[in-house]
Order: sequence, then structure tokens, then C-alpha cells
Amino acid sequence: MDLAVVTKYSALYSKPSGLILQYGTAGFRTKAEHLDHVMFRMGVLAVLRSKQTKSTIGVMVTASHNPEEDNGVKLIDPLGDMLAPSWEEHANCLTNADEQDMLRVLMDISQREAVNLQQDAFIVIGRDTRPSSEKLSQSVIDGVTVLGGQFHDYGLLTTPQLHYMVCCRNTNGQYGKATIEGYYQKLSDAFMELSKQASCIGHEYKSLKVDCANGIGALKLREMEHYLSPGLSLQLFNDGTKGKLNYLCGADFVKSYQKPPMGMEMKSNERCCSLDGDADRIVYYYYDVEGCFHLIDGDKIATLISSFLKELLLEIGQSLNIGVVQTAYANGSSTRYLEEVMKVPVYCAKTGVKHLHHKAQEFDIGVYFEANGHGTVLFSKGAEAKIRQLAKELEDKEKKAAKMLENIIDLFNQAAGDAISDMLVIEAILALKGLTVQQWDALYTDLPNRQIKVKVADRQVISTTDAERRAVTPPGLQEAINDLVKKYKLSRAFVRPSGTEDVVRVYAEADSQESADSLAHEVGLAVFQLAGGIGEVPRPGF
Ligand SMILES: CC(=O)N[C@H]1[C@@H](OP(=O)(O)O)O[C@H](CO)[C@@H](O)[C@@H]1O
Ligand SMILES: [Mg+2]
Repeated sequence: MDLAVVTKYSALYSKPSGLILQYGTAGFRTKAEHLDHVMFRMGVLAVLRSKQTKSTIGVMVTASHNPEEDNGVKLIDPLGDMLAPSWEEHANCLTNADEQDMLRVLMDISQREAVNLQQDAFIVIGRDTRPSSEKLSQSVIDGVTVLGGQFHDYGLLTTPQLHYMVCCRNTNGQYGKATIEGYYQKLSDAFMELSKQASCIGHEYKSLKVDCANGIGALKLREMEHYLSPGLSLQLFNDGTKGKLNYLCGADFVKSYQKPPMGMEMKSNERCCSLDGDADRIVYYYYDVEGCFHLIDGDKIATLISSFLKELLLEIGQSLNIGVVQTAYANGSSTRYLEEVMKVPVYCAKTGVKHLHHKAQEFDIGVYFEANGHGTVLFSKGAEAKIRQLAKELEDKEKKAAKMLENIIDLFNQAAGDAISDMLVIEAILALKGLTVQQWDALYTDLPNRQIKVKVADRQVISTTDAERRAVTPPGLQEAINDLVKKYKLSRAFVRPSGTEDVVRVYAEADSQESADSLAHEVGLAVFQLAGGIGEVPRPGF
């Protein structure tokens, strides 16, 4: 490694003075024009991580559901999972180092992590459709090559597709073929197999309207469509041909505002869904005959999937343990339904897929979803082997169930939550069980809820415990929340600093929408007063 060259190139990617960024819930995110140096340095860091783990590492350029002007980057670890927490710290140090310290920090990381700099490194890169992404991914490539790393640039990919590629490459193709065709083939084979078993699929099960948030999901679904025909016919909206990325559309918009995206033609009782800007999350929804909008979020997706899996396990006579992992944002009704009606153990993890993923690995079958539609299902090695063996050995009805489970294993992207893969799983389950979107929705009724954002001078003054459900600091805040919650029925509220935006998030739920709104507002005021609010005081009404 020629250190003089590293220094020379690094100077071309100078860091805006005073800019400090944190590797947050999903990597670095900010305005695209501030990210050049971050991309270069993350290319460099990916090489160190690759040398240390002797594995392929992924670098994804995306800011998911953020506005089009933003961008971001995250690293993908060898198994296709999120970067290890200790390396997030390294990412912070390297990104925030002043130009003259950059090389010293780099050497320091290498030493602390015992990186053999002579080891080969291989990096795979993907990017979303943001106008800034192409140039920024070039900066990543410069960072990779300056340290002598080899790379493959996949170009435009969804985030979960890059996770899949990393996983395939590091398992010598056991997980699948590390090409875009390999991904389509693996998923569509499993989907078509499942579809064949759905005895009487009427037309209503076959067609689905998809809002693609004007993002990468549209491109990739177009490419994939013909692999799915005639099993599923997709009608794509917000496909990026005119609208702006994530603007008044996409999964985040639909979940946050609890209303349909712009540009989608919806008739009553039609099944519709929205992806987010990098296609790693999905929510479903429909209008009922009275014109009332119904959102089917990640919690209901987790419920549908876990009840289906539980039924299949019962049929094959296996007592593999299933656990469902949620976050504090999960609707109280969903938790109650899963625990009390379905008798499935439910766990609460901190916000961010990495925390849920980690917890879900503890079970034979770990189902995890954030309420906003991020999630997947993980099968332990033992559970997978058992199911595959039973699919060969069992007969008749039991064999059919084991085969279904086998196809479900292949249809899930176990490397990361994946909107396309989740969509296919959901479509297959609805068809197999003959469920309409309304029947699915009717499993339980969501408690009315409200999320708001409060601006404070320094959101880190809020620290939390108990999987973010209780505030530890600033003093008095949790007591104030407790008192407010007592005023309402079936109520719950919590606050936490966002890991992706400079805001404090407030969540409240209660027995009516008015109560949830008013509780969220009152808790917002408490945050504003006790945690150093800035700008406008939170106002009632939404
Ligand atoms: C309440 C909420 O929806 N939070 C989102 C959001 O994280 P925050 O740390 O809340 O900003 O972005 C994350 C990354 O996309 C996602 O995993 C998470 O669920
Ligand atoms: Mg996303």
C-alpha cells in the first residue's frame, strides 16, 4: 500500500470543515453534496473490513426514503448482514477525521483490528436511482482502488439485492447465484412452486398494484415481471418516469400519513402496496366500500406470516420454536394478538433492522418486522436442514406442507428485509389461504396512534432504556410521560432520538384517534420543554 497515494487521493475528497456525521440506524445520511469524502473513506474502510474478514464486503449508496436531494452509504458485512457495531465506530472516526488525520486514523483502525494489509480485498457496490448516486458510487470505487481493493460494481440495485449478492459470494453460491438473474430466478422459482399449490387462484389473487416510490423498485420489478407470469400480474405506479423520488409516495409516506400515495388509481377492495426508495420495506393497503383507507403495516405482515408458518409446522408435526421480534413502534393490538391469540412469543428490540435481525437469530424461526414494513424471516441452519429433509421424507399432506416451508425459505431474503421478496411471500400466502385483503386486515384492529417529530438543540440529551420504551434522561421527562399517559385509555407513549434525522420522535397510541393525537402533542410539549426544544413549539392538530 502506497501511503503517499492514499494521502494524495484523499485530498481530492476534502471534508467540509466542521461537518460531523454519525453512522446511524442505516449508515451515513445527509445532503448529497456533503458526502463525497464519506464515500471515498467508506470505500477505504470497506477494503480494511474485507481484508480483516477475508470476505467480500458490500457498499450500498442510498438514502432510502429520504428526499431525493439526500444520499447515504452503508456497508454490508460478510453474511449479507449489517456492519458490526465496533466497525460503525471506526466508520465514525474515519469519516469525521480532519484531512491531515485521515491516514493516522486509517492505520489506527488497521492496527486495532489486526488487519493484514497484504491480504486481498473484494468489494461489491450498488446504488439507488438518485441523481447523485452514480458520482458518489464512483467516489466509493476510488476509495476501494486506492487501497488496492478489487471490486464489482453492480450499478443500479435495490439495497436487499446487494445484501443478497454479498451473502451469495461469501457462501460460494450456496445461498444463490450472485447475479441479478440469479436473484430473480431463485425468488421466482420458489414463488411459482408455491403458486402451483394454491388450488383455486381467482383473478383477484393474481393482480397487485404497486407504488414504487419513483425509485429503484420500479426498475427491478419491471425486469422481474416476466419471471412471475402467469403467477402474478403487477401494475406499477410511480415508476420514476415522471414523479420525484419518495415525493408524496412510497412506503414511508403511506405509513407516516396513513393515506394513499399520489398517482395511484385505487378502486375499493383492491389490494395495493408501496415500496420505499431502496425497496427494502413494504406496506399494503386498500379502500373499503365506504371509501375508508386501511393500512396494513409491518405488524400485520408479521402476523400473517407467523400464523402461516405456525400452521405449516403443525402439519409437519415439528415443534421448531418461532419468535416474533418487533420494536416499540409495533401497534399494541398486534403484540396482544400475537401473544394472546396466536400464543407466539414476542420480543421488543431497539429501532433499526440490525437490532431486530440480531434478536431473530436466536430462534429456529425468527420473524422480524418493524411497523413501517422493514423485515424478513430467518431460519436457523438446523431448522432449514430439518425442513429440507422432511420435504424429501414425508408423504401426502405432510410432504406438501414441508415443501411449502422449503419454498418459503427460498423465497425470503434472509440476508435483509426485502420489499420484493416480502411482497412475493405475502402474495403466495394470501393465494394459498384464499384470503382477501380485508380478511387479512380483520385479524385485529390497530389501536389509533400518532407519530410526531420534535426539534431540539441536541437530540442526544435524550437517552433511553428498555428497548427505547423509557427515557432515562433528561431528568423528569419519563415522569412527565407517565403522568400524561395516565390521562388516556389503552394508552402508551415513548420518545427517542432518531438515528437518521435530526429530530426526536414521539409515539403515542390510545383508544381513539383524538386521544392518540392529543397524547402525542402533550408528550411533544414535554420533550420541547425538558429536552431543549428549538424553533416552533409543537402545535396540536395534524
Ligand atoms: C420510527 C421509524 O420508522 N424509524 C425508522 C428510521 O429510523 P430512526 O432511527 O427512527 O430515524 O429509519 C430507519 C432506517 O431506514 C428504520 O429502520 C426505522 O424504522
Ligand atoms: Mg429503505
